[in-house]
Amino acid sequence: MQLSATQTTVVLLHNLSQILSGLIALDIIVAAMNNGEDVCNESSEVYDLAACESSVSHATRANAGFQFFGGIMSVLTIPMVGDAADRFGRKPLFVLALVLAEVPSLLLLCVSCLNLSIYAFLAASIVDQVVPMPTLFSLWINDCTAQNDRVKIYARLSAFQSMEGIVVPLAAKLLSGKTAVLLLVALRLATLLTGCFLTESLPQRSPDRLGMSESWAAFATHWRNLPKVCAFKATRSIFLLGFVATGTGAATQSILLPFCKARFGLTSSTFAPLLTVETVSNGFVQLLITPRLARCCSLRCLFAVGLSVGGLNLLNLALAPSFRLMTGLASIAGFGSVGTPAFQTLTANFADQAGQASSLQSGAVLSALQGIQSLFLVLMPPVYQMIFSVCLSSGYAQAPFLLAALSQLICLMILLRFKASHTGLAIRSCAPGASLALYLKPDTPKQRDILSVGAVPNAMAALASPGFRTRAGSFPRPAREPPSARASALRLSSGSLCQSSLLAAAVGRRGVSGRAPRRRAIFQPEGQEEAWQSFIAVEELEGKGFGVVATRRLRRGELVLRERPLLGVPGSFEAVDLLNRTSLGQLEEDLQAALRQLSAELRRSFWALSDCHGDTKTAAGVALTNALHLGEGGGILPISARFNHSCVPNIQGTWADGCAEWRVLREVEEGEELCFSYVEPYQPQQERQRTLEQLFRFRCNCPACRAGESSDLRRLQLKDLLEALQLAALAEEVGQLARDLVPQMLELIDEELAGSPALKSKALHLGFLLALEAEEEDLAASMAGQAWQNAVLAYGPESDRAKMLEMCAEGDYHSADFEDALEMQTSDVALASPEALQSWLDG
Ligand SMILES: C[S@@+](CC[C@H](N)C(=O)[O-])C[C@H]1O[C@@H](n2cnc3c(N)ncnc32)[C@H](O)[C@@H]1O
Repeated sequence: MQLSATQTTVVLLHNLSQILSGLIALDIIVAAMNNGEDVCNESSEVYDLAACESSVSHATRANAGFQFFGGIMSVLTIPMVGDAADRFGRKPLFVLALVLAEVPSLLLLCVSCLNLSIYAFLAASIVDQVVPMPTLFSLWINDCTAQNDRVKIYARLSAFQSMEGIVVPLAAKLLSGKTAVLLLVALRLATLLTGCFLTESLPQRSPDRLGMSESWAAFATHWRNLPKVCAFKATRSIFLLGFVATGTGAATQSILLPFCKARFGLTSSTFAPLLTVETVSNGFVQLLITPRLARCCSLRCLFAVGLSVGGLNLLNLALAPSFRLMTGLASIAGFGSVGTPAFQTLTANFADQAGQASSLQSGAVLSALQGIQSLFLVLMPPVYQMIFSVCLSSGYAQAPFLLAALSQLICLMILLRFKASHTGLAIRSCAPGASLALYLKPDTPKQRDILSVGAVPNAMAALASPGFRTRAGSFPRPAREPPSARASALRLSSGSLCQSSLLAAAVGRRGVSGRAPRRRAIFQPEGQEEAWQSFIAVEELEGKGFGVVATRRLRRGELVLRERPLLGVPGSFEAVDLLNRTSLGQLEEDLQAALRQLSAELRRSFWALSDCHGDTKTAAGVALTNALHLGEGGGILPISARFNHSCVPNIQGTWADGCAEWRVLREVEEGEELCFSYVEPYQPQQERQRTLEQLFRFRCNCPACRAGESSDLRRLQLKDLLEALQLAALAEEVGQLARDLVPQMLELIDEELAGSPALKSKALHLGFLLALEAEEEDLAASMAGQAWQNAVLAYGPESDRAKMLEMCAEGDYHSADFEDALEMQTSDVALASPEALQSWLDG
């Protein structure tokens, strides 16, 4: 979707009036302070440099004071504005903002015509900030555009606004005083009228619209999102940089005219050429350069270009000996603006994704961020105006520009340091959904999908919640959409086994290209005869069909079965997102073709397996009931397929050298059944039962399912702790969080999941990554050591996972393969999502 013509017109008209207001207000105020005379105008008889400097300094100081209050107000109101816009729609808020923007213009008219005090105008400018227009624009753009288009759209808008920067100074040159103010009032009115024709952009309104009194109470609590958003490292690093950079830009622009007025004796009309050059350059860059750069560069790169050129331009403004040279060199200024759409996109995408993945709506998230941004955008100009006013009186008028250039340089250096060390790697690996790398390069489909897994804001809330560390306290659990098939697929492990119907992966691939079916998708692996088993037997069990039992007492970590698949399905799980396009009939056809290639004996083993999906056995039904997820594909393994499910599993499968290997997770008595978990363990009973019912047509009756609420509570705590750990890389005190949270998880795993070393190893692995992020090497080594011991039990000493963790425990995490290994190992065991499978089943 794109912005409509009315939306674009409103943005442009509003901007037109903003530029005009910025240009004429100072002249009107200085004149009002000197009985209507423009004492700064060199060609006028009343020219008086001392009076000019003193009134410019006075006006900027008074303006700074009012802006300061306005800034504080907007920080408080912006989150409520975002929330209100989520509840009542964007349009009512937009129209209100346009009405409020009319107030200061009318008062400026009164200052110029009726000699009203300039303080009335300055006070009225605060009203403008109560419902800030930039917040509403961003919401509008978020609603109407796709993430990948945003850099282009922001750039285009900025380019159009630049064109206005040419027209307005021209108008200011032709018109002055009262006529210019009248034009301003007319422009504001035109904006308001056009605004009334806007179409609502909010995709759907909240169904639970509250009554006014309740909703105001709810709004009042929404500014609490600010500290939540601030609690994260991403906000404090990348967003902070952006806020400082944009705030500095706004601040220097706000003192540019007074600076030129005091230094070169310019009026708004003689100052206009500088503005024109800057805006033409901005328009050219935003229209022609930014979209092209955005195609080949990351947002970080755009941001870095913006900071570098922005810094150089500030040096030009500070040091150019003449106004003419300053104007000439300002033609490079446009390149400084490529960072702006990049940062706007970054913020918008963050809000979008966080909004999708939590109970917070994107408006609330965006406005929380904009609340912080407004702190910089509105408070930095007054601060710079104060500095300028002091420096002007002491003869160092350039100082604020030099200070601004220095701050841009520091921001650039910090930005370039991101992603440098293994720190970035640790963030990316343990909290992919929230990683900085992701925000900085949000354009690759994989990263977008990882983010949509959605643990992010939930854990943010958990981290920010005061009861976070209390074991017994349960965290508020916002209702979330179940993860998409693709998102689930991305979480599938390349090193573990789980019950699944991922034969679909191969079939799904066919859908990608739309070409003829690929018959080779299902293959018979080499050496399929290999199977090794010890002290286990397949037996018929009451109410479960066949199952596998121990024929003697088994120790923790003991290997009981190694088996090759009878049929394998190669391919990447990324194809699973195409499940919707596949049909059960096609799968049946593919499987039948593959079965014809097998020996009669192997075919018999296949048909001996159960089919829980219908009275008549079909190849697809057998595959759906028994196929296991193996690395990047699926497979049918005749003995492994006999393992039944338990929510408190006592075996764990892993994939090694083309074989499934099964190890015992705790002491098992002779005759005890061996089961693994078909579902994600950290879900409450109801969700587990629903999945099992949908996919495997049975109800589980294991001890955890019988335990009821107490078990659910522990599993939800485990889930919250896991999400919080995945996000902890973005919080402060990363090491402390690892120290606090990992032992809590281990204790809960002992209580609830019979101390599963597989789950413990994963929790400790995350703890290791966080310790690494915190640069606490001893803690990292200890976590990696424990993770390794548990991985040896669950996956075997020769498994990739165990070997890699052993290396980490020895401090060897700088080796070349580390990044790959880490990414592979942190992905989790999971099923293809029930929704995806169901839609497949439904054909
Ligand atoms: C992969 S097979 C397991 C072996 C199967 N029992 C057999 O006879 O071949 C999956 C099927 O086993 C049954 N099953 C697995 N775990 C079960 C459990 N805990 N209780 C009851 N039935 C179970 C369900 O019918 C399920 O569809």
